[in-house]
Amino acid sequence: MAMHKILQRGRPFFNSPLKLASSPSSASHTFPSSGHESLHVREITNTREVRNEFGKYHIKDLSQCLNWTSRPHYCSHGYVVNRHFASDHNDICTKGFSSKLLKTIPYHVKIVEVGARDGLQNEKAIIPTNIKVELIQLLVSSGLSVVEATSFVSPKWVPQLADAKDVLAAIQNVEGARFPVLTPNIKGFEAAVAAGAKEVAVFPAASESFSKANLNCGIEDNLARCRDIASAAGSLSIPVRGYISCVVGCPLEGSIAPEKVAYVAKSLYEMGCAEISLGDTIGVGTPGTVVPMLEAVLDVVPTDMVAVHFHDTYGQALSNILISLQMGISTVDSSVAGLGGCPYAKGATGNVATEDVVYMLNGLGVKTNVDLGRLMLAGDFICKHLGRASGSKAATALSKVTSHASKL
Ligand SMILES: CC(C)(COP(=O)([O-])OP(=O)([O-])OC[C@H]1O[C@@H](n2cnc3c(N)ncnc32)[C@H](O)[C@@H]1OP(=O)([O-])[O-])[C@@H](O)C(=O)NCCC(=O)NCCSC(=O)C[C@@](C)(O)CC(=O)[O-]
Repeated sequence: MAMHKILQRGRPFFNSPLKLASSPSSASHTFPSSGHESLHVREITNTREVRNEFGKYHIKDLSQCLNWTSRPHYCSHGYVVNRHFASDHNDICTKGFSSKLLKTIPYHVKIVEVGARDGLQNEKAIIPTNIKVELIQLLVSSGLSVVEATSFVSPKWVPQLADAKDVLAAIQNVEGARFPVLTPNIKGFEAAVAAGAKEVAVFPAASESFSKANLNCGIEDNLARCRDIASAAGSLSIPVRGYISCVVGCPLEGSIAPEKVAYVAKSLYEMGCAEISLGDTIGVGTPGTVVPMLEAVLDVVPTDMVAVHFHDTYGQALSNILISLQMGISTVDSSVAGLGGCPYAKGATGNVATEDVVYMLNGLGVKTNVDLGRLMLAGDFICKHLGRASGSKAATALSKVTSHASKL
């Protein structure tokens, strides 16, 4: 589909003003505003929300999580200028999204958190099961509704995830999110189902060489495995996500033609995958290569079934996500603290950090239902365990603000 057609598509619901949630017990105050907006602060149980008609800010939650004293200030436009909420400033700027460049951006974006799988599969050290489980719980408590939990792959190839069964058993009672797992073949699928998986993902590549390196078989043979899984999953009403690796570049073959990606995407669509995630496995894509690839895929797969999965090796992930949103895509994969890489793609750094994605989406006024402060707690938890700094720029900046808060 041509880019201009995509840009002409409507953006349902976006222009409807957000309704203030009504709660009889909630106290509502209007803060003085020197601009044309009025801001409402409401106490709802433990959460204090500051809202204007375009968005909301969970002040108390965030400040509690980060040990901040909440001191919102209002600038001449009447919005919060407290540094802690910097990403929300743009809610005002995107008012109604009358700009051609922004109006095709979806009103709500689903984030698929892949840190516990894509992130931890690439760690040198084996992370203890209880740490993985706690990470997953923290991620869920931040509001993430899809948290990829692990992979049922060969422990010889990916020993980091050899405890897949135990991880899944430990999160059986965690509510509030879905926990898909990767399954490369029927053996993995059967093990996943026996362990309680309710959603699975297959993961062909668009590159023949990468497919052989990653899965020990070529694209066609692997698609046949995927079909077996899709068919078995269909009979159990288990949704299947289809990942495609190397959608713009391959560590072994270089550039990958958009038609190759579209071919694999169409195959996944036809075998019944519920969602197709396009992975820039080594993070080489730029909007210049991502747009033609997406155009080719969106010609054969409905937009609402497509997700994007960017690694940030060359620092291009957020720009690639933004252009994908502008093309109507509303599902984005990311990894807390930017954990990740790929054991079969040397030099690939982590996935785009979930905190950075949430920060950008907050700034665009796009709903995610993810609480950035709680998400940062999850990032902090796993980074402390790994003994290294977060790969998220937003989390790093916000943490510095916190540690200097007394001097502000
Ligand atoms: C694909 C296979 C399984 C084929 O593995 P294989 O070596 O071709 O299979 P095999 O049939 O020859 O089996 C070898 C051994 O593995 C066992 N085996 C076979 N299957 C399983 C299984 N499901 N679970 C557990 N064990 C399994 C099998 O039983 C056998 O054990 P042995 O007899 O030697 O003791 C193997 O190559 C493998 O596990 N590869 C790992 C692939 C992987 O996890 N890659 C990383 C994820 S992909 C990714 O990160 C990209 C993505 C999705 O994030 C998108 C992006 O970033 O762009």
